[in-house]
Amino acid sequence: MSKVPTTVITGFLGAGKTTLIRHLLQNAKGRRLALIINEFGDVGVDGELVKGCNDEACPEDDIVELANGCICCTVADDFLPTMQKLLDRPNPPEHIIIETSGLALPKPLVKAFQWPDIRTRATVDGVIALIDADAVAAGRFAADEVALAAARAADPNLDHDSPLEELFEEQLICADMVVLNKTDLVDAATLATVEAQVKAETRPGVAIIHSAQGAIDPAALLGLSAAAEDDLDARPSHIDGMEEHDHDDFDSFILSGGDVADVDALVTGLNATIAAHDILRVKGMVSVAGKPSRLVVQAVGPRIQHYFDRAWKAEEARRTQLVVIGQKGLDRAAIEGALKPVIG
Ligand SMILES: Nc1nc2c(ncn2[C@@H]2O[C@H](COP(=O)(O)OP(=O)(O)OP(=O)(O)O)[C@@H](O)[C@H]2O)c(=O)[nH]1
Repeated sequence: MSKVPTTVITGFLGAGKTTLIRHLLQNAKGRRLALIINEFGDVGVDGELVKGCNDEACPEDDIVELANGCICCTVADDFLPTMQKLLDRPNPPEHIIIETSGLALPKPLVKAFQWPDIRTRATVDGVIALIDADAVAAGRFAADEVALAAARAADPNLDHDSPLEELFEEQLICADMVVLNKTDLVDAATLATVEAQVKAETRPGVAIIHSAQGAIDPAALLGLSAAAEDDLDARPSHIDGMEEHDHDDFDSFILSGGDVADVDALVTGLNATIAAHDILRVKGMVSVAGKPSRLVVQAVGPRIQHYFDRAWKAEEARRTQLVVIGQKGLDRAAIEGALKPVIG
């Protein structure tokens, strides 16, 4: 029996994973895909954005959302049963795509493919790491030498640099292919610098390709035949040998509201609040007063995007829900206080 190839899409918060997957679905060319989507916050925003994207390639029933936590920490409870259910189907998918949360470590997930019941039926075709070229160029993943020296002085046993730098390294060292995304936001010289920085963190021979809006021919992404689960020793991780790990370097919460009266005021308020609190990611759906469609709001660091994606369905409760993610110590009360006047 041939194994179902599975592609793991990793990459930091907002690197463009969901955007790339939407492109993949829209260009599936008759392949039957299943998607497992994992999110850190407990509102399934990414699932909402891919549902209905291409029902022929991937109907809603073949999209499984694992929200509320990182897939690397819930492998036994959530991921394995989900895979088993997909593989037990009378007509299993031809290819499975897994979008990890932006904070997930890919290695524990790849390791799960060594589980006997999975190993005989599925294989990791490839781990694809997405990189936000603009965020790397802005220094978001670079070590903050001053902060690091202070942290090391307080804790001489500190085994890693900043949490962001650590994730950047973990996701790249595990990759079989790297996609340098958001090339539209940087010039050629900057891109070359970012590429050199990325290359220094990848294993020898790993291809680095460029993209804008994740627009890559699926033929380049799928079919790498890496069998990554057989090759784990070549993918070192700082948690090797550890039984458990957690993500307590990061905080997240949901901002809830009703109808937003003024979208411009919302964007202005978000801009100021993101800068004031160094928020990493905001995403969700907004109910705008008097509008039949829901507004998608996406913020990656200082860049905010918003657009109406589809009409609210009759059975849906119209409401505003935004997931906010930042490093540990996020001042929830202050952020809620600042945004309350604009989120209804
Ligand atoms: N300018 C630009 N924006 C992009 C590109 N790719 C994605 N984006 C935008 O970046 C934001 C985040 O994209 P997503 O695809 O949701 O990123 P993600 O990696 O799935 O995010 P998380 O699941 O929260 O980690 C959205 O506003 C996208 O429209 C790109 O190539 N260029």
